[in-house]
Amino acid sequence: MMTPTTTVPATVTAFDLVSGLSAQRPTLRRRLSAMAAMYADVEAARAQVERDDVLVYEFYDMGVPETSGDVAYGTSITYPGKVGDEYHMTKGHFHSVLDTGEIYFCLRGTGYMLMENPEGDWQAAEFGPGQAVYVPRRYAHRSINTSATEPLVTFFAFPGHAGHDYGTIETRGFRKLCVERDGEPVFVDNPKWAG
Ligand SMILES: O=P(O)(O)OC[C@H]1O[C@H](O)[C@H](O)[C@@H](O)[C@@H]1O
Ligand SMILES: [Fe+2]
Repeated sequence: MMTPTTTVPATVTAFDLVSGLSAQRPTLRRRLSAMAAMYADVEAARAQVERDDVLVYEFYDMGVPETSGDVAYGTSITYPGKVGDEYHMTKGHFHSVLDTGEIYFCLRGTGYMLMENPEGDWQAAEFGPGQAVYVPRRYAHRSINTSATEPLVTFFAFPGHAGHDYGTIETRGFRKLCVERDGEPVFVDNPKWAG
């Protein structure tokens, strides 16, 4: 690294391009027990937890100041698997400051970014290696891994002051579920959606 000439040093972190992980920091890890009730087949989720409380995903909080002038970033890795016929996914969240977007860049794997605004308008963008997805402001977002074998590895960036609102999604869920039908991912109505 060049000899520093400023009082605020840059932060340099090495992420592995295959695993999405960094040896320099711990990840935040979400096992199935942390979100069993968010899956459509809660019984299947709870039975899986009893057998093996699998690691569904992990991601980084790089500790960036939560100001509008800073940019939070990191990688998020969603591991392959299903609960019943529903693919592994992140909890999903709105930003506390609703009018903030987020950028995701897919390094590896296949899946979708499911998005939904407070009015219940939804859209899904497909993830593939090299694919960047822009999550517009006001849209809750959830990463979904549709591979049977490969992790879904993404790099994300969002305004430092955005914050995370999990409550709305924990309460009403997303309008659509991503499930496997005849070996293929499809989006179906969520019968529990309280839109
Ligand atoms: O927050 P979740 O919905 O559990 O998803 C996990 C993480 O996914 C993305 O990487 C976001 O940028 C993170 O801020 C978020 O915490
Ligand atoms: Fe976000």
